[in-house]
Amino acid sequence: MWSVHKFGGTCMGTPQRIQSVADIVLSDSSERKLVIVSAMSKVTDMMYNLVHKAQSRDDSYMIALEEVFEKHMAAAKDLLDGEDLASFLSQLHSDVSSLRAMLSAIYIAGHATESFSDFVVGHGELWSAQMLSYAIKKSGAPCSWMDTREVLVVKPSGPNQVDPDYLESEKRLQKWFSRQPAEIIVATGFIASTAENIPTTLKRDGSDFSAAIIGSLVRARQVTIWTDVDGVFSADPRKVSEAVILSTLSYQEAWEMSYFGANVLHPRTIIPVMKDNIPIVIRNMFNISAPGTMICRQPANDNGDLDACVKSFATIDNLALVNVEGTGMAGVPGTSSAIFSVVKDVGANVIMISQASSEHSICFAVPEKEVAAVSAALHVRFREALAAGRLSKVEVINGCSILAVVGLRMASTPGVSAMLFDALAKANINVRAIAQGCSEYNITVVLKQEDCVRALRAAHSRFFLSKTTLAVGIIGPGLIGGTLLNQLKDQAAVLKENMNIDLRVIGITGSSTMLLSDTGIDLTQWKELLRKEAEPADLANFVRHMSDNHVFPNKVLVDCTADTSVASHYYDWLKKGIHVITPNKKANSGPLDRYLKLRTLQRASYTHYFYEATVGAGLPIISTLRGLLETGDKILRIEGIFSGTLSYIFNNFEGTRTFSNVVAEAKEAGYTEPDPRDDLSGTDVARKVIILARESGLTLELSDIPVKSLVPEALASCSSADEFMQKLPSFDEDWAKQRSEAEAAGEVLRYVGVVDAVNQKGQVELRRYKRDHPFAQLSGSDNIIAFTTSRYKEQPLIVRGPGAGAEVTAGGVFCDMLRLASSLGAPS
Ligand SMILES: NC(=O)c1ccc[n+]([C@@H]2O[C@H](COP(=O)([O-])OP(=O)(O)OC[C@H]3O[C@@H](n4cnc5c(N)ncnc54)[C@H](O)[C@@H]3O)[C@@H](O)[C@H]2O)c1
Ligand SMILES: N[C@@H](CCO)C(=O)O
Ligand code: NA
Repeated sequence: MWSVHKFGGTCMGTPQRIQSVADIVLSDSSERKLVIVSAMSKVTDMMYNLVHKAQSRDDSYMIALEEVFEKHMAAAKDLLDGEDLASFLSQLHSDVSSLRAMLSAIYIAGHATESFSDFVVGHGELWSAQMLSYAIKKSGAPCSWMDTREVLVVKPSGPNQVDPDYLESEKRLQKWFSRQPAEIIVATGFIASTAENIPTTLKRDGSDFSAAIIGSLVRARQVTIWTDVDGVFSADPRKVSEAVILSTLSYQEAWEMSYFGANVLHPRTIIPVMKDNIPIVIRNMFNISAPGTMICRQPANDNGDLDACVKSFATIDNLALVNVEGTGMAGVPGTSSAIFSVVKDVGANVIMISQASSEHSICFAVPEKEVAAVSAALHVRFREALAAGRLSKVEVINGCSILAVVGLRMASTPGVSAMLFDALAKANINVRAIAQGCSEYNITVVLKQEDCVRALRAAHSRFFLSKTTLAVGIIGPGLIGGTLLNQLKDQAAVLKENMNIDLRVIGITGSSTMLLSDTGIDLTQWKELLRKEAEPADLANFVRHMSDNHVFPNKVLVDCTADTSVASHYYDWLKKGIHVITPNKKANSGPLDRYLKLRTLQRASYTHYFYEATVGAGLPIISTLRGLLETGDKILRIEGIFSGTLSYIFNNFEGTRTFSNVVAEAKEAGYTEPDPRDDLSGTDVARKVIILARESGLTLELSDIPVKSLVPEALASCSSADEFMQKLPSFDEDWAKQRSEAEAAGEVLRYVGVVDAVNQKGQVELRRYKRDHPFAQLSGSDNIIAFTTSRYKEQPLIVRGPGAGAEVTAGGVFCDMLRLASSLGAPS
C-alpha cells in the first residue's frame, strides 16, 4: 500500500534539510512511497518576482534569474556528487535557458498570461523534486521523480481555484506507473496541467492539495504533511500558553479550524482524502519524536466526556456587528434577503449571522473595515422603512471579536455550551451575540475585542485544564509556608500524573515582597525568584492577582502567617469565590461574632474553608471531630495536650537541662509560634480549645477560658521574642523547684486543655499527673487528644502523635489542599 508524504518549502529549505527529508522517507517502511515536495523555501516568491519584473520591463529579471540558478546549483553541489550532480546541473542549465527565452518573450510583450506565469513558477518544484530523488537514490533505494504536470489534470472552478479531474488523472497516473514502477517516487507539488496539457498550478496551498489528490488517486494508507510545528494546537499558543497539541481531529473539525485561521490545512485540501477516509497526519520534521495530529474520520469509540467534545478555540479580531432592528421585520418574508443582498452588493464578507426567532432583529458580523460601506448601503436601501418606523434602527457596534469553539461531538453532548458560557461569566465577560448552526461543529460568540484574549484563555482552560486545576496563592513563606512550597514542588508531578490534580502556585507573598505569575511559579527556584524577581508586597494587589486570573477555574489562598489582619480577610476572599486554607488560628479563635459570620457565609456558599493544621498540626483532629459530629455523635468532653511546644518542654525537662535551654530547643525545632510567649502563655492552647469548642457548637470567646500562663510576669512586657529568650534563664531556678516537687510525689508536669461540652466551658492549666498516666507517657512534640462522646464513653477516642513541626504541619495544610481538590471533583 502507498504512503504519501508532503514536504513544504521550509522542509526543503537547505541541502541539509533535503538530506533529512530523504532520511525520513527512507525510514518509512511502507511498501510504496510517494513524496510530494514544494520548491525550496523562498523560491516560489523568487519565481513570481521574475515574471513580475519581466512583464514590467525591468531588466534586472536577468540578474534575478541568475540568483535562482546559483541557489539551486549551490544546493545541488552540497547534496550530490558524480554523475547525479552532473545530470542535475545539465538539466538545470537547460531549464534556465528556456526560462531566459520565456522571460525575454514576456519582457517584450510586457505581459504574461496565466499559463506563462504558471510555467515559469513551476520550475521551483521541478528542481526540488529532482534533487530529493537523487538524494534518495544516493542511499541505494530505487527512486524516480515525477513531473505531476504529466498526470494531474485540473480545470478552473472559480477565481484562483481549480478542481481535479480524478478520472483523467487516474488514467494518466496508471500509465505513468506502468512506465516507471519505482518503490519511491518524488513528485512535484503545486503544479498540474489542464486537459489540453497547458501547465497550470493548484493555486494557494497547492502542495498540500497535490498530496491530498494524489493520496486519493493511489488510495494511500495515510498522507503525512511534514511541517515545522508539532501538530495542531487547541488554540493559538501565542495567546494561550496552556494550548496543547491535539492528537486527533475529525475532517470537519479541521475544516472549521482552518476557517478560523488555525494554521492547519486549507479546507480544499481535506476534500480529496475525506471521501476515501484516508487519514492526514501533520508532523514536525524538526521534532520526529512528536507523534503529530491525525486528521481522520471521527472515531466511533470516542469516550463521552464533556471536555473531549471541544477540540479547539479560535478568535477573529477587527470585526463590527451590524444590528438591524424593527417590528416591521417579523413575519415579512424577504427582509433578510434584502439585507444580505445589500451586503453582497458592497462586497462585504459576512462572518456570522444571528437572528432570534422573534424576528425583531437580525445581526451579523463583518470585518470592521467594511462596515461603513455596509451601514451606508443599508441606510439607503431601508430609507423608507426607517422613516416609516417599520425598522427602528441600523446600528453598528465596532471593536468586536469572535471566539469560536470547535468540536464535532458538541452536537450530541448536552452541557457544552453551559460550560463555555459559565467560563465566560466567571471571567466577567459580556457576550454580545451568539451563533450555533444545527451542525453544532462550532459555537460562535461575539465579544468586545479587548475581552477576547481573556475570553479565549478562560474558555480554553475550562475545557483543557484538568477540572481540578487549583491556582494557589501562598501568604507567609516562613517555616510552614516554605516547607509547604517544597512539599508541593516534590509532589506536584505525581499528583498530576496519578490523580489529575494540577496545583499551580501563581503567587507567593511575604510581609515585604511578593512574587506573581499568571500560569505558575517554578517551585524549584521559588526562594531565588522571591529574592530576585519580587515586587513590594501588597496583600490587596496579591488578592486581585488571584481573583483577576481567568485561566484557572479554582483558586485557593493559603494563609501561613500567624497574622490577625491577614485572617480578617477570609470573609472577603470566600465571598469572591476564593477558597481558604490555613494553619493560622487567628480567624477561628478571634471574636465570636466574626467567626460565626465567616462560618455562616462559608456554609451557604460552595467555597471551602479548611483549617485542619490549626489544632494538632497534621494530626486528624478537626476531621475526627467533624466526623463524630456529622454522624450524630454527641461530644461530652475533649481533653488533651494540645501544644507541641509545651509537650516537648515537659517531656524533656527532666533535670538534665535547664528550663530555658529546653524552650530554646523547642524553638529551634520549629515547634513554637513565631513568638514562643504565645505557647508559654497558654494562649496558643487556649486558641485550640476555642477552635474545638466552637467546632462542637459552644459559643465561647477566648476571654471565657481561664488560662494558667507560664510566662513570668516580669517578661510579659518584653518588646521582642529575642529579648524574652535572653531573659528567660533568670527564671530557671523557679522551674527547677516546681519540677523536683512533682518528681518527689512521683508525678510529672503536663500542660493541658479541656473542652467541657456538658458545662459549656473550657480551661487551660498546668497539672501534675502520676508517672503511669497516658499523658505522662508522651515523647517529642506529641499531642494527645481524648474525645469522650456518647459513643466513646467508657473509653475515649484518642488521637496521638507529633503535633508541631514544619514537615507535619505543612503536610496537614497540603492534605487540606487535596481535600479541597477532592471536593472539586478530583478522583479519590
Ligand atoms: N510551627 C508549627 O509547628 C505550627 C503548627 C501548626 C500551626 N502553625 C501555624 O502556622 C503559621 C506559620 O507558622 P511559622 O512557624 O511558619 O511562622 P513563621 O514566622 O516562620 O512564618 C510566617 C511567615 O509569614 C510572614 N508574614 C507575617 N505577616 C505577614 C503578612 N501580613 N503578609 C504576608 N506575610 C506575612 C512572615 O514574614 C513569615 O515569613 C502560624 O499561624 C502558626 O500558628 C505552626
Ligand atoms: N506552636 C504550636 C504549633 C502547632 O499549632 C505548638 O507548639 O503546638
Ligand atoms: Na490537625
